[in-house]
Amino acid sequence: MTKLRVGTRGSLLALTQTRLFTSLLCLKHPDLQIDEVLIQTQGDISTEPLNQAKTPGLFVSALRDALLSHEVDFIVHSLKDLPAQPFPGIDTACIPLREDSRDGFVSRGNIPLMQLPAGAVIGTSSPRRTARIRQLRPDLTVMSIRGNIDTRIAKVERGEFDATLLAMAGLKRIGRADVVCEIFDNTDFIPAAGQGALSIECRSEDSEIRELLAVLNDEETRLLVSAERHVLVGLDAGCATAIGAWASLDQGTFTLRAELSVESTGESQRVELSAELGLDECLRASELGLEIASRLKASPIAERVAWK
Ligand SMILES: NCc1[nH]cc(CCC(=O)O)c1CC(=O)O
Repeated sequence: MTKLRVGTRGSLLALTQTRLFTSLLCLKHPDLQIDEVLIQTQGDISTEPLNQAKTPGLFVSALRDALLSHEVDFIVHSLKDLPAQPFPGIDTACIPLREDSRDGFVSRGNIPLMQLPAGAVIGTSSPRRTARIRQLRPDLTVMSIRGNIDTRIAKVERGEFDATLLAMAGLKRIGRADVVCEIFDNTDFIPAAGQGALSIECRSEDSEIRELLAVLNDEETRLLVSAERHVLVGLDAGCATAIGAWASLDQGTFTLRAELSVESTGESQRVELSAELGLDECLRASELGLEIASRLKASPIAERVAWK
């Protein structure tokens, strides 16, 4: 019998996705026992708007501290909440199969985005979603919203906001996809890099634990999210940057699309690249991410974009 402790945030989404992962892992390793350790992060405590947060990885540091101090043996994150740079002493042991990476629209009365009356109030704290809303509906008001997914849905239902945008992955995992009235196409409303994917981390020195976790790694997901995240690496983008990146692999054709925006006006620049890629060409996919980043950096809007 092997015993491991998993570190997770205590939000409904964090707990649900951690349990989803650990139950799949236990199916692969029948003699494994996993204990859950709940860890509160700065992101759970602070009420400051997310894009003004001073430290990157607000939801991440406490989990990594617990890992490095041996309070837990591995940790489960939403990949899109992780800073794009690797962290010393910590390995990405596993990136499991990605959930739905699209954004969903939740509005009171189930009114689609393009049919909302002028002046309707959209709650989002994401610079990327804000920019895209400003582009599509400059006549709406965007206001910052905080809280877990369930809280945000409740705020729309109570009328504090007319609508909000949420990742389908989170909604599906907690069983609330029913509240969505419209799902945006990824090529139209480019999601955040890594949206819908999880990242499972362990200490770099624990190669046995890494191998045990790696049974649930999905090679295609890893390649796609590496490409998307290298757009962020190449731009040195922080949480204040309005940037979307989405990669797909369709019968050997890899396509990476990214959109960089000026949050306040919704002006944006899109870049798309395609290449024939095999599943083992993760490095090449990452290089294409860096290539997209350098093209975006050279675009005329780059000087008006918020980088940190
Ligand atoms: N930043 C919060 C966050 N981090 C991960 C998810 C959803 C799940 C995912 O994208 O994997 C969400 C909520 C949202 O954006 O709707």
